[in-house]
Amino acid sequence: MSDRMPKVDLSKLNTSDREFMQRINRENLERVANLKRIRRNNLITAGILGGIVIGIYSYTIHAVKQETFLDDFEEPAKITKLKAIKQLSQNFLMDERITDKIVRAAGNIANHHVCEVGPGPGSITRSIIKMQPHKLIVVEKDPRFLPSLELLQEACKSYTNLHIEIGDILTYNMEKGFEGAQKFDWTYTPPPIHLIGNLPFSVSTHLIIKWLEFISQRASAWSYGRTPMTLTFQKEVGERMVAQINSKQRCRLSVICQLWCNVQYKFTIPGSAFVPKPDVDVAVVTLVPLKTPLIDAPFAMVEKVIRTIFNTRQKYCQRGVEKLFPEPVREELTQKLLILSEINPTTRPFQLSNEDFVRIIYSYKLLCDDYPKIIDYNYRMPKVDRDEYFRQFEDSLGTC
Ligand SMILES: C[S@@+](CC[C@H](N)C(=O)[O-])C[C@H]1O[C@@H](n2cnc3c(N)ncnc32)[C@H](O)[C@@H]1O
Repeated sequence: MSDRMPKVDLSKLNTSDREFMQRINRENLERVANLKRIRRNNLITAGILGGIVIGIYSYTIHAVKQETFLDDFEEPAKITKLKAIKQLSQNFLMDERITDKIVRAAGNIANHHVCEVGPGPGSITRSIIKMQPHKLIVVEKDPRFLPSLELLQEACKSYTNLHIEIGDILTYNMEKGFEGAQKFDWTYTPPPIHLIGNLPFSVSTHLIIKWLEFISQRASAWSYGRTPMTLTFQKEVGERMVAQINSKQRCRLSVICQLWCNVQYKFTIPGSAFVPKPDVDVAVVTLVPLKTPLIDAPFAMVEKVIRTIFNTRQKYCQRGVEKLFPEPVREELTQKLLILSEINPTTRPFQLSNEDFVRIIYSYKLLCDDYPKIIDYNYRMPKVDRDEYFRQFEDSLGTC
């Protein structure tokens, strides 16, 4: 039996049946056309949806590639396996929110030249890189961190030139490192250069004194202008750096920092944020060299006078001033200095303002012009040197 429909002979149908069949036929043709239109629309919708899916997929792959450097650095397991070296004050910050906050304290460093002291495995380095500086020099004494730093160097090479220096920050030549950076006049805004570092406790005070001396000479990183710094110190050291007159923390470091810089205590990082945890909390401090330093005198002289006077912190300042002069002229020159600088001899060192110290130092400088040998006097010099010093001093008095 055939499965085809029997052909209908319309001529054999009566008029009403024929009309009915023709109507059915017409409606069938319309339904087919309708179905074709729906199928075409469905194909277009499927095409658009497919395009969107492929777009999202491609974008995801692109975004993941962009984040490669973050993945590259996900190496905490390796880092914590490295044993921290105590002599290098290795206390690492692992919390990205804290490292980001330190870098934010530095302000806008995009397109700047930046030097980071002691990057270790690179957690602050990573926060710096996110700000896309033009050049980043990292100076690290411990070569074990080279592989992690090289990973960062590779990951950021399209926008930041990361230069790795395995060496000691105390001897690193920053002037050379920043070669090519724009030099700004001292009285202008700070140059696009910044020094950042979670400093090793073992060198932090020594380093800041050395850098203040460079600032006074407008040398090293400060040959480019008033290069700012964002650095960490032991909390108590940070508090001393910003301590004002009459405060418990006021000391030699407070005066010496404030004579050349605007010093700001930004925030405290609890010791518990570091691995391994140190016994102390940590201060984040910013220093911006002053347009007009409070003093214009050789750094060594300034440092010596302030140190000698603060040596007897709780006693009257007269006791400290006396120690600046050798015995034969001690009493006479102490009186002269206090009169010249208009200082009450019973003031205690922590009660002296920065301006008081400036007057004391200028008076001392005047006395050194009259008695050139007193600049070499050190009340703590060993006995052998002392005898020789006094012999020469007596000789020099004859020529004064
Ligand atoms: C307190 S850790 C900070 C590490 C890292 N920046 C962080 O915050 O996790 C100090 C780093 O300075 C390095 N360091 C110590 N003395 C140094 C020196 N004289 N010059 C350069 N780096 C030094 C240490 O090896 C260590 O990596």
